Amino acid sequence: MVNIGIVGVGLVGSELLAQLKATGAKRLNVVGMTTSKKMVVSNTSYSALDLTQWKTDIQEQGIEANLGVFAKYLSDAPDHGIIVDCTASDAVAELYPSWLELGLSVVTPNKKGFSGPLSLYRSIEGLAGNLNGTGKAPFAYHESTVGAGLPVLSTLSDLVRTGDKVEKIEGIFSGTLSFLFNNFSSLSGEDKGTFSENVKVAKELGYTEPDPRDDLNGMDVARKVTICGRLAGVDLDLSTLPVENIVPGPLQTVASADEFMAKLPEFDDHFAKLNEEANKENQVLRCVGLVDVKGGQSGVKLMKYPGSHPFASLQGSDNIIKFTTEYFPNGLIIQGAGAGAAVTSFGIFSDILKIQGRVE
Ligand SMILES: NC(=O)C1=CN([C@@H]2O[C@H](COP(=O)(O)OP(=O)(O)OC[C@H]3O[C@@H](n4cnc5c(N)ncnc54)[C@H](OP(=O)(O)O)[C@@H]3O)[C@@H](O)[C@H]2O)C=CC1
Ligand SMILES: N[C@@H](CC=O)C(=O)O
Ligand code: NA
Repeated sequence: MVNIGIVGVGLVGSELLAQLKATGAKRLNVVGMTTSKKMVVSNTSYSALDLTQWKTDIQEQGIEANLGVFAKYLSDAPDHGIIVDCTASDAVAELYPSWLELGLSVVTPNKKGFSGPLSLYRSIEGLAGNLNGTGKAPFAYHESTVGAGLPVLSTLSDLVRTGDKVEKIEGIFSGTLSFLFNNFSSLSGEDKGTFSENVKVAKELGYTEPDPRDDLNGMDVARKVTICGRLAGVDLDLSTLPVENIVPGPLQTVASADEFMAKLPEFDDHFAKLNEEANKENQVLRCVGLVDVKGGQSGVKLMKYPGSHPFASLQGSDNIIKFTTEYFPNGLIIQGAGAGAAVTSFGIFSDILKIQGRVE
């Protein structure tokens, strides 16, 4: 038996609850869930919470949220506990070491703990059995932080652990930017809407970060590049990584996400012009991330590609990530939907099942 506590029941957290309920996953009990304000935990027997009416239960029976109490409740159980962080919060990510010290595993799509301060990453790495090589619980799995549920980090980790030498990891790491540029910048001549209209749709489809500025300013891709780099043995740091911010200057300083979305249409002409310039050269625009293990040129950049390039023919919110290694000199490519609640939760659910397989 494994107990699960979910921190953050927004888009991804609620989809995870729906997937757990729909599959009737055996011997996985959700025994707690919390928002930033209210939490519910089960009884002292750690019975599974009712997943049909959890929203009402949080609203009507929820007590004041307290992540210390929440973690202690899970760690006092006789069975292994996993905290699933489905927030985008730095403050929550900073708590992972304390949870791991309590013996709790962590599963998360939140990029902050693995791409933030190197000291935090090192501390998580030192405590988690899957990252420090001991193979012993507790674990910290974060597959959905890169390429959502696509098996990017598990593949990279396998390459590294089997002694392959990773030279380069490059690709389109953002579902939002993939969707935007696949629609907005193609050579087909088909009108699929303005830049700002596509950002709005990406947000409605659940591809963007809670604050879509984090996608457009390149930081979401930068975080994924940092996570992959660190796993491949390069100590990348967000503060020094070169990141191209495609947001026009006047929009970079607006106060809120709502104001940003409201003002974005004023800059449609700017993006249309960039696209026209690329199209004149028979090229399309794509935002690309690179981990350059050997050459030290890691970063995030808006690039132009001819129609024949694999990056130019992506569909929807697909990501494409290519590993160039000693074993795979011509590249090992992972491609598929890289954003959205369903595929992100799939990655989280798979990580939970991996831990269950190791502790039972
Ligand atoms: N959407 C996607 O395609 C992908 C998303 N991700 C990641 O998944 C994570 C979740 O994204 P998403 O579901 O879209 O975000 P949402 O904003 O929909 O949900 C996050 C939830 O976290 C809650 N929350 C914030 N702070 C705390 C806190 N301190 N304690 C408890 N709950 C808190 C918020 O609720 P409230 O403020 O009401 O408490 C909110 O409902 C993010 O880290 C994102 O980067 C990763 C891969 C793909
Ligand atoms: N906002 C992100 C979601 C997944 O990490 C993206 O668009 O890729
Ligand atoms: Na992934």
